[in-house]
Amino acid sequence: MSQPIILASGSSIRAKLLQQAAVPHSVETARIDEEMIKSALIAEEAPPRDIADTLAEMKARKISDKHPDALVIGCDQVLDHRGKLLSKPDSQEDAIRQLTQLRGDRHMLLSAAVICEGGKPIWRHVGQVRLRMRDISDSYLNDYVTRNWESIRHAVGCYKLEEEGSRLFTSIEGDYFHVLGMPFLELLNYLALRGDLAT
Ligand SMILES: Nc1nc2c(ncn2[C@@H]2O[C@H](COP(=O)(O)OP(=O)(O)OP(=O)(O)O)[C@@H](O)[C@H]2O)c(=O)[nH]1
Repeated sequence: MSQPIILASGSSIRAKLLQQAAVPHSVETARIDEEMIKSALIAEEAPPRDIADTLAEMKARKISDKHPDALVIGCDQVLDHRGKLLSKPDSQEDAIRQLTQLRGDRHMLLSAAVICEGGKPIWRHVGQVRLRMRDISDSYLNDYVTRNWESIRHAVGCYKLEEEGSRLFTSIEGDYFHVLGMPFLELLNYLALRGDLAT
């Protein structure tokens, strides 16, 4: 019997990816003060990938301390737009403001995952994907946010690529799963190598 797997994330798409890949797991959201930690790391001029990695590890550790025998997966995703980190939108106005900044330009998503066992990290990966957003019109941008607000409010870039968000982009350089929010194939490869997943 392989070890139990716990996803320490409240992200519905991360749970859905595991569930659709028939990876048995439970979910236990790690409550940490992400904005406070992110602000402290930004003040120390930590690079975006280190911020995502650190937050992912903190979430995994918190749950792993409670369930030392399980494999606990912590994740975090950071949006880097010309060195400025964007967070999930607070309001529709915030989403419009963010998308106005991103349109007609490139940005990067950094998707980190860390696995902890016995409260210690045993695996980590940060995926990086570069996206180029179309120079969408004000009217489409406003309509897009109004139509999709209940969905995109939970996404760091104010878009969901697997939904209408695909219309926002002219190109994506990198792994689709890294956009959705986790280095999923890298994670599956690790679990398979350990013998935790049949292949
Ligand atoms: N479905 C979907 N979600 C996206 C997309 N882009 C970003 N996200 C989500 O944006 C969220 C980024 O915020 P995080 O802080 O990493 O994760 P969270 O949703 O707050 O959940 P925790 O792991 O509990 O912190 C994640 O849930 C990502 O899955 C996308 O294209 N599609």
